[in-house]
Amino acid sequence: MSDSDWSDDSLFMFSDPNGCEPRDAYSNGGLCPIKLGDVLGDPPRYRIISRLGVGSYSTVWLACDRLMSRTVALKVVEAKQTGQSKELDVLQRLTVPAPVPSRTPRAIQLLDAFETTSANGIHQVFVTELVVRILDPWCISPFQPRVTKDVLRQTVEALAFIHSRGIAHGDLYPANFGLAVHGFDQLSNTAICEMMGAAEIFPLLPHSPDSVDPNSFPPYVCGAMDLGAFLLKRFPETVAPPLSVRILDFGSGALRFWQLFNQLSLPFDTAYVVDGSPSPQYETPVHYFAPEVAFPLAALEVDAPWDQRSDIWSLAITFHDLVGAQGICPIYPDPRGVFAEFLPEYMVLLCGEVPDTWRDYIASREVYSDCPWVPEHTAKHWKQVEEFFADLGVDDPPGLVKLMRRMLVLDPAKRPTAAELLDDPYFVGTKIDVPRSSVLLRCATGHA
Ligand SMILES: Nc1ncnc2c1ncn2[C@@H]1O[C@H](COP(=O)(O)OP(=O)(O)OP(=O)(O)O)[C@@H](O)[C@H]1O
Repeated sequence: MSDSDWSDDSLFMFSDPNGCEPRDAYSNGGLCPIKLGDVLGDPPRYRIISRLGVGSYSTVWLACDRLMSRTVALKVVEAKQTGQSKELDVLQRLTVPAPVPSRTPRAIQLLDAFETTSANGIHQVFVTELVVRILDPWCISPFQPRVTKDVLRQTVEALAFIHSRGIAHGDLYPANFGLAVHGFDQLSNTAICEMMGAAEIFPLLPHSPDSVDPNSFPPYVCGAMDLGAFLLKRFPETVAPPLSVRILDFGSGALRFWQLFNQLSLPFDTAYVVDGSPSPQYETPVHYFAPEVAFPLAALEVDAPWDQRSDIWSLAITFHDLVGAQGICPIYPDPRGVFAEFLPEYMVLLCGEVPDTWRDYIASREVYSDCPWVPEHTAKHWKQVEEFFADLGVDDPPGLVKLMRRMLVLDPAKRPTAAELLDDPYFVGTKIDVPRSSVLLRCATGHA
């Protein structure tokens, strides 16, 4: 078969094994070709041990920091993103030099940042602490910690901390909360490799060797390890309670579902510093959309501004998932790209009120002609949620429902701040680790 016989227009002969980067990710402006054992940094310092995952615009690696004798995560961003993203600025704002262990900020800590050059360009590299996701909706992992009242309080602390630094997240959902990994640094990387066993690798063969720069791609792509499952099996003490929450992912969001069909543009950041500049496109999965974004998009098909207050709404929906009761909102994006236009009526159900500006839209929805959402429906809904929480063994179901309802307010101006939520009766008796002075710092919008 000659090269021209390939009907597939990709450069490489491999078919997107799960957890691997898309074909043709290795080209000018694309991903950094990395193989196991490579040492990155200037001077060379971080030895690549295993693949942790692939983001929309990056690969993430488990690496050994040879200088500090610790195990870290290396996020290596594609070249065309370097210099475009605000992720570095945001991570630096959230990094606390030499935090006291009992006062560790609940945002993932940036340990180092540098650039590395490959045949595909210059790549930004972030070195961060290792985390395991509390709950990954797309990954069935045996690591599923029990989310207690204490863990929920820590998620609020995390939000209060980033808000106090002037940052709005914009992509808050369970996968963007992680747990710090403790005490993993004691092991040599040889010991870690031996315990992990051989990595799953997929050879990367160009269809036509002459058309591809041999330095632009690695000899193989790696399957990603399930860090949570690995630690649980081999080093359960590293992920055992007391759990220490980290808020994650201040980087680029993926294009919305329907936009993928229409355009391919540069990625954009979701988290931003709320300083009067326009908010970026809101990118959290639709179930977690705040009303101030959901309604304009559903009814008018326009993007609306958002800020820290939108994170409060998303966090309340996230609570529902974190305690194991997935799916507060039974709505999925339409594969044809239509926005989940049911969201506003579902929000009305959650809150038991219809804002004046929503009335025409809500009245136009078929479902309302038969079944208007009235406060009784709302009360019934929350009663069911409470019972569901009780069945799941959640701490203090009525208290959690009260807290969520306090956060799920349609008017963002009436929502409590994250700092105020720390005083909620639900959290009485749990320990507050975040220095109050930093939580109460007012950010640029006046929303702490
Ligand atoms: N600090 C870390 N410790 C352990 N694993 C990590 C760490 N950071 C990222 N990962 C793993 O790498 C994967 C990719 O992470 P990354 O932050 O690049 O993208 P993402 O959050 O999955 O998606 P997107 O790029 O669309 O925001 C994650 O799903 C996670 O499994």
